Amino acid sequence: MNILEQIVADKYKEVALKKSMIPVEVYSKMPLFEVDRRSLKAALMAADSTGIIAEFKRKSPSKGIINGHADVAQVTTAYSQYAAGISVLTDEPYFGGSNDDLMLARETVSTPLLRKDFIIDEYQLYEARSIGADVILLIAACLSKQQVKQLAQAAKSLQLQVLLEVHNEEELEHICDEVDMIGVNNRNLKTFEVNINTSLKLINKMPGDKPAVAESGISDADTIATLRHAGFRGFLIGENFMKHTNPAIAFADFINKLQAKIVT
Ligand SMILES: O=C(O)c1ccccc1NCC(=O)[C@H](O)[C@H](O)COP(=O)(O)O
Repeated sequence: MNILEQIVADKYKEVALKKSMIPVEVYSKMPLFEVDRRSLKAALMAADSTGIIAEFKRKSPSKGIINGHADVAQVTTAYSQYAAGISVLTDEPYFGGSNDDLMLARETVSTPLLRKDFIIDEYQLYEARSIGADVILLIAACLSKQQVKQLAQAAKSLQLQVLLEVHNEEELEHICDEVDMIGVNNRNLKTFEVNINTSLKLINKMPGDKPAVAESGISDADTIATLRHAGFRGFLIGENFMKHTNPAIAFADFINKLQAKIVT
């Protein structure tokens, strides 16, 4: 079993347990369920967008603990000044995240929020809306084409935007009308190797009407310039900021370098 298969097998168990404890109707009564949703797609398409989706990520299977002390409110406040969107890991066992992290981010910032988790059941979409997410992630590698269609339709009925993540050309077959954005994950989930060429190789095979997001392993402004030139509108960055004691400062430094690159 590779790590993604292991995470997903555990996620099925986690969701089954939650379903037995919290009826889905409970979620629609939570205050954040009613809050208006923000559009990440529009934020990525804005002419002056940095395109950065900055991620709050405490640990990961590939790196272990990345930042054990970061404060969600402080970090997301800093991210919100320049990021098109903020991604918050809510998976606890493998990424040290929680629904509370996302709820706190929602109470702190008005930037579009991506719930970063392993979605395998409609139940998680109600949960996502109730904690204040604007966007959910569907990972083609762990869902059938039919599951992507059903989950994306259900997400749209809850006014949640859908980011579909792919790793290769075959997974592009999972794209359906309900998908808003397409992410290419540069991380090979079997070897954990990250290679930006994964994004560069796929961009010309992707539909032009859905913003493309390059994910993982991005750590400098030159890479963003290369990806932007190739056609990417979004850049999902986690570890590069979170590995610093103060991710807010690392993010601000990165933005300064990015802006200097745009001016020169
Ligand atoms: O990050 C991992 O180790 C990982 C392992 C297994 C499944 C998913 C994983 N990461 C999820 C992500 O997509 C990244 O958190 C995201 O793209 C940001 O990546 P990075 O900038 O390299 O932290």
